[in-house]
Amino acid sequence: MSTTPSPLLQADGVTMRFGGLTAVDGVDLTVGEGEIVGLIGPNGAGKTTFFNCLTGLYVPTDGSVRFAGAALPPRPARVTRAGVARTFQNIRLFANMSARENVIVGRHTRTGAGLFSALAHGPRHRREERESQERARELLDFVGLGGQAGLLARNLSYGAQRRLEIARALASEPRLLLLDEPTAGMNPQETAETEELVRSVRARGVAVLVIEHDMRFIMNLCDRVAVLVQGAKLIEGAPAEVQADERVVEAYLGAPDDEDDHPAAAPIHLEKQEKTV
Ligand SMILES: Nc1ncnc2c1ncn2[C@@H]1O[C@H](COP(=O)(O)OP(=O)(O)OP(=O)(O)O)[C@@H](O)[C@H]1O
Repeated sequence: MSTTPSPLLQADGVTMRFGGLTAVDGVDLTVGEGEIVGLIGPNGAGKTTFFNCLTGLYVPTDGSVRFAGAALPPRPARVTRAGVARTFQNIRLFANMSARENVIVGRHTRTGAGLFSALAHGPRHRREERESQERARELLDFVGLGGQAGLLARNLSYGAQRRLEIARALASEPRLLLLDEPTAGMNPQETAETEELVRSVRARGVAVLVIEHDMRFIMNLCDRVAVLVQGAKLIEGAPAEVQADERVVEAYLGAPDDEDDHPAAAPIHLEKQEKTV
């Protein structure tokens, strides 16, 4: 009897309520080994809240999250140790630490040395530190920041800071990387570079779940796309199938009743307004 391998990530009926507001409503989603899956939806659809449920920042009101066949404990540090890393919508780097130090801090969940020790270079962890230095060098090269390892994070360009966040997330040696709007605020050149970088991440054997409003990025990159609307999953499928689905267009532009506001001839922009980061 053949058995289908279980997906790397399996979210079943994940629900998150804040008082009377259901921000995430019974969402099922899987990500398989080596997949790149996109999560899209209008502003306020519940995408980041869903990420927070996956990564232990929120304990879902209902539903379950399994990773590599085991229940994922709703504690951020344990989620990271289990093999799930993430970046955030707004850059969260240590601005006054070098690029190299930021990556080394990202590795502390793997070495077990702890944040304080990673910062203080405690004597008990010299060997691990040497390995961390080597690993940081490799990861900074990987994201194209090998020549800027010694620069303070705050002195890096915006695009470089975004790449550094990915290097830092990879430092925990995840099997799944969650990216929350990795191209927000980027110019087209930086967006294209990020697309290539995400492909390279997958080539390292790391699966990716990515929230993004830039539809070109999503359509070029993803194997599968899920659409959230008002907390619930509206549709999931291949990028072209999702992009062509009328319900998706309606979700972004409003129902046909609103046609006066959105004439049929108007171009469809699924990208949201840029944020100041
Ligand atoms: N901690 C919270 N307490 C109360 N309401 C919240 C909280 N976090 C999110 N929400 C609400 O949940 C809903 C979903 O928000 P969320 O940020 O997850 O959407 P999103 O799809 O990521 O939006 P965007 O694309 O604008 O980032 C929103 O109505 C938001 O106001």
